[in-house]
Amino acid sequence: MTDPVTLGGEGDFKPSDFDEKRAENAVRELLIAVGEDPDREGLLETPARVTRAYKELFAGLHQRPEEVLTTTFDLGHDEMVLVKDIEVFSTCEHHLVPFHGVAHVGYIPSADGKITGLSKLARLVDVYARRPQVQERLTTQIAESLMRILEPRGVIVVVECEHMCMSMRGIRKPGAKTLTSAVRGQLRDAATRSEAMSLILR
Ligand SMILES: Nc1nc2c(ncn2[C@@H]2O[C@H](COP(=O)(O)OP(=O)(O)OP(=O)(O)O)[C@@H](O)[C@H]2O)c(=O)[nH]1
Ligand SMILES: [Zn+2]
Repeated sequence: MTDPVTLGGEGDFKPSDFDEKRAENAVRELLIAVGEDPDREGLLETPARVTRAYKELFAGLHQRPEEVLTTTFDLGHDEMVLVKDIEVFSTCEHHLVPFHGVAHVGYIPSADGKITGLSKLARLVDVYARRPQVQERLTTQIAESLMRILEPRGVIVVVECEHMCMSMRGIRKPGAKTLTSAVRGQLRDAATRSEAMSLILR
């Protein structure tokens, strides 16, 4: 069986629709399981609300990166483009609670000047963040899909997040940050990589 979750490739999205009825039933069951009464007034609309919220939080499962990462050509700029501090809200696939922080995404355009709009880099982050995730895969998928679609000379993606599953439960260490990076192509060269890291971390 192939792993349905590939790394930035064309197959890593789900063409199927979000099953609203099933989600509502599951939330109702969960409320009963934790000892609540889903028929009390305050909870009557909760299964439908949670379903709408999950539909939004997991919308990226049904999106392809190329839907948002449109490309154009500009021969005028052939050095690094870096968008810093892109806010990330994602959901930990182990506990289904949020992780939150920022992503920094940079690339060196291809020799023929294939570039994308700056906002498209942030949209790409959302496509992969709005799925059940682990931070390492989120980081890799952003980098790999950029490499595939923009064909740049290099890519750097750094993600810094706090995981609510480590803050509000379990080990309970609020404030701990996890940093992950994915570096491809010319950005792997020591000098270029350190220039990018100094821009990201300053
Ligand atoms: N590598 C990685 N681990 C994650 C991420 N999000 C959560 N985790 C970890 O996933 C692990 C799941 O561990 P388990 O032992 O299966 O689950 P658990 O008993 O709930 O673990 P605790 O969180 O330690 O209570 C935990 O160590 C989490 O901190 C992530 O994005 N990447
Ligand atoms: Zn977790």
